[in-house]
Amino acid sequence: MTSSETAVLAENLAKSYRHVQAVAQVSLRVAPGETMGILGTNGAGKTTTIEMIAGLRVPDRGQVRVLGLDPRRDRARLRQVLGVQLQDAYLHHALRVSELVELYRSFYPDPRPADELLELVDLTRQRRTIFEKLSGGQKQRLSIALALVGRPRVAILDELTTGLDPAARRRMWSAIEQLKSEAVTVLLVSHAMEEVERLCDRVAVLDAGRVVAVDTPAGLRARAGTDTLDDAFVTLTGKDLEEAT
Ligand SMILES: Nc1ncnc2c1ncn2[C@@H]1O[C@H](COP(=O)(O)OP(=O)(O)OP(=O)(O)O)[C@@H](O)[C@H]1O
Repeated sequence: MTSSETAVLAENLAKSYRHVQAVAQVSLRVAPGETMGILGTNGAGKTTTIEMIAGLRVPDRGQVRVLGLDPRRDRARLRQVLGVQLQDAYLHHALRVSELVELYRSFYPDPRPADELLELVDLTRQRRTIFEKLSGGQKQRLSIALALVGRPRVAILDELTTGLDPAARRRMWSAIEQLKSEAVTVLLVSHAMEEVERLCDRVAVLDAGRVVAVDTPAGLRARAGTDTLDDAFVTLTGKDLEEAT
């Protein structure tokens, strides 16, 4: 893959919090239009990795490029092309759903229509609800809608469907399938193997702050000599996914 064929490039990333080495050595290359899954046990460094890619955390070492942009130096340009599913803590808890959507729409020249976004994540009926009164799953769906407001070329989604009911999960999967059909590059942190099998072109398996394998779901199964991705994960990391979730 040459650099012009790379949508997301992370090279030799490392990050420590005081005495904890969250990310020891992570390198990734994601092609334009590719959906790359990031799998790993709890504490493997997934969130820290994507936060560095999104420019929300400064790496101790290594470099990141998203569509050729440096997340810190080119922050303003990156914001126009990158959509990040933010944690609750980053959102304004006292605003109504529709107000949050309008606020985020105001950041972009050609935002998706509010109705379309709310329909996409099935929050049309909650448009007048204040953020902090939403259920956990509704908050999560709203954070996904906000990541997609600006028609990003690259979307970073952290635990897309964790805690969602089966209908909401399927809805999110179709939303990602729609992004794939629009050639959006997606980085998807997940603990759900069915989701990874269905949506991801390739998967990076992280363990203890390092990438232990990057391959297609089928490639990981073949490499580990297992029938399921669950078993491949256990073989590659030596850890049970039950421990990981
Ligand atoms: N702000 C922080 N301050 C101190 N330590 C942190 C902080 N954020 C993460 N860590 C630690 O860094 C390590 C990696 O955390 P990270 O959240 O990146 O992992 P993860 O793979 O996303 O985990 P999970 O699946 O539990 O979300 C963990 O040991 C975690 O406790």
